Parts: sequence; structure tokens; C-alpha cells
Amino acid sequence: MDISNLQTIRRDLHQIPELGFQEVKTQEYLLKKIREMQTDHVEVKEWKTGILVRIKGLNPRKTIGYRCDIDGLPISEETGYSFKSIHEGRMHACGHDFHMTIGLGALNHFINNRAEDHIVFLFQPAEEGPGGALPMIESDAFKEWKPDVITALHIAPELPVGTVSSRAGLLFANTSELFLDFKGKGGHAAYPHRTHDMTVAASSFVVELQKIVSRGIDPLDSSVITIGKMESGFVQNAIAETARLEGTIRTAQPSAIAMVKKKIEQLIKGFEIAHDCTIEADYGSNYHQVYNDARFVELFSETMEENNITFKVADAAMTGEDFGYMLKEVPGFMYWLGVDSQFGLHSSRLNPDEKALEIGVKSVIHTLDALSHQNIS
Ligand SMILES: CC(=O)N[C@@H](CCC[C@H](N)C(=O)O)C(=O)O
Repeated sequence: MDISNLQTIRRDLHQIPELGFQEVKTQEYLLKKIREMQTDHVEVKEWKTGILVRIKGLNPRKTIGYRCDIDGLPISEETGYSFKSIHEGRMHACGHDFHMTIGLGALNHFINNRAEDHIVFLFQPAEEGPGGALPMIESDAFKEWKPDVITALHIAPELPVGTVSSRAGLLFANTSELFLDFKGKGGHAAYPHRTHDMTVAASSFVVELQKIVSRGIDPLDSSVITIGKMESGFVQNAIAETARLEGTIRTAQPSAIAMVKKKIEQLIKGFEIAHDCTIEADYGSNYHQVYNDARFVELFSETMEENNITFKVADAAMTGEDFGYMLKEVPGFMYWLGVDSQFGLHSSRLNPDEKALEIGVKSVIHTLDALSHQNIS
């Protein structure tokens, strides 16, 4: 598949971003492309809004997996692209349009150049939330074609095109979403003493949350709490009866997530008394860390260099990825693909360079080939 095909597919997919488990048009588009390539040695299964494709190996001893995520984000696009999202308030702002296109490109290669081993391509829904990897692993479809080794990539805006990056051990953090609903007594803006102001309560809570990280967790156990969204009140001259905070917790140690949650529960009790209110906490979806198997990262770095793709050792990052659950179940690794975007992941202006599509396909093909020649035990 050449660059113009890849570019067309990426642009088609870019226009139809859908949220987790709502990827109906995306699934339909992917299925159409897969059916166009399908031959009798290719099997396809639909699972929820995702797809599993297996290319039967010529002399299979194992199954090699490649996973790409397919959902978009609730972000209004501001790229100014002629092919911008046609779904209002939805955008492929995390590069999953790239991930899917690269998946289709590599799939096309292996359909025409069969490997010795079976190769399974997993088009997984809901990475951004509520999490598709865990239920996919638990599905019969996955169990039947369970890979012996697995890999996945993620675009990296800050890396140049032609570069990939990874590291042995921790690549991405443990995560938990965080939703907090405050309810108190609202009233007239001029009579604060007759009310329990939820704007004030929620604002103080945001500040206290930061103290959990700086004072409640071992400084050597890196942690992050970010509140990305805050809502309260209805009008400028009334005291708010309700407030809502939405955020995420990230930790380098799996155990630190539980510690942060315990501290949040303690804060809630104190705030309910101090601000005469109720606070309900919901921890949404939780992702296991992405922990790379050192053997495969070494094989990957050698393979990339042999194929003129620059490999750099990555730093661990506080991003989250439900691919961590797949790596908990199946040995493997994840890597970053350089796309040289001026704007970062989750930016409404994310503009990855499409020249990275071909490099991405090449990197997947060489990686799966290398894994096929590797003894996995
Ligand atoms: C690569 C990336 O950006 N992943 C997301 C995963 C989101 C997990 C969940 N919805 C949360 O916010 O905790 C990320 O934000 O890191």
C-alpha cells in the first residue's frame, strides 16, 4: 500500500471520529477495507465495535499480535484541515486515525506476504475510555486467537519522522479517572452566610488534591493528579448549589493508585464537614501500566536500526494506555512513532506529519517479521 493510499485512508478516518464503543462508522469503514483485501487465508471476527483479523501462517508455531486503537476524543477540532472531523465536538486528537491506517497498511502487507506464524490484528475500541482492552481480552474471540507475543505503537508528536522510541520496563503509568460531584446549599450571591458555596468547596478541593501528590505520596513514587474540567453554578449572581470536578490520577507504582484514592476519601470526609455538603466520588475507568518486556525492546531497537529507522531510548511517561492490560496477559512491548507535530496529544490542533504513515507501516512489518523469527518462551 503506497503513501497515497495510506493518506486517503487516514483522511477518511480522520473525518469520522467516534467515542468509545460508539465506533460504528469506523468499524464499517475498516471492515470494508479489510474485505477488499481478504483472501481465503484471512479470517475476520467482529467484537462489539472492534474487529479481529487473523492471517493464517504458512507453518505456524505461534501467534503474533498487533493492536491498534480506533476511538476518538470529545474535542472540537481546530486544525483547519480540509478533511477535518465531520462529527461536531469529536476529534482524532490522539492519533488513532494514524494507528488504524498503519494497522491496515501492515495487514495488507502480510496478506500478500504470508509469515510463517499466524498474525492477529486487533482493532480495539474505547482506549480513551471506558477501556476496550480488558473486555476484549476476556472475549471468546481474543481467547481463541490469543497471541503469544504482542506489540502496539503510539504516535509521538515531539519526535521527528523517521524515529521510533521505547524502553524496557515502565513506559506508561497506572491511571484512574476521577469524577467528583459536590452538593450543598445555594442561594443569593449577596447572602453567602446563608449558603454552602460549592464553587468555593470545589476550588479548595482542587488545591488540596495537589497536596496529596506533594505530601501524601513517597516522592520516589511519581504521581500526578490533574483536574481537566470544573463546572459549577448557573448564573453570575447566585451561589452554586452543585459543582463537578473531572480529572485523572496517574502513578508510576500500581500500589500508589490505591494510596491516592484513600487520601481522596479522607479529604472528602473532611470537606463534607467543613463545607456542609455531600461529595460523591466515581473513579471511572482504571488502566494498568504499560510495562515492556526487555527482550523484545532490544530486538526492536536492533531491527529498527537495521532498517534505517532511528531508535531512541524513551523516558517513562505519565500517559495511560489500556494496552497495559494486554501486556499483563501476553508478553510484548509498546513503542512511540515520531510524527513531528507542532501540537501535542489531545490538542485540538494536533497535526501529525503524514510522511510518518509509511515509516509506521514499515516499523510494524519489520517488528512482526522479527518476532516471527524469535523463539518466545
Ligand atoms: C495515550 C493517551 O493519551 N492515553 C490516554 C488514556 C486515557 C485514560 C483515562 N481516560 C484517563 O483519563 O485516566 C491518556 O489520557 O493518557
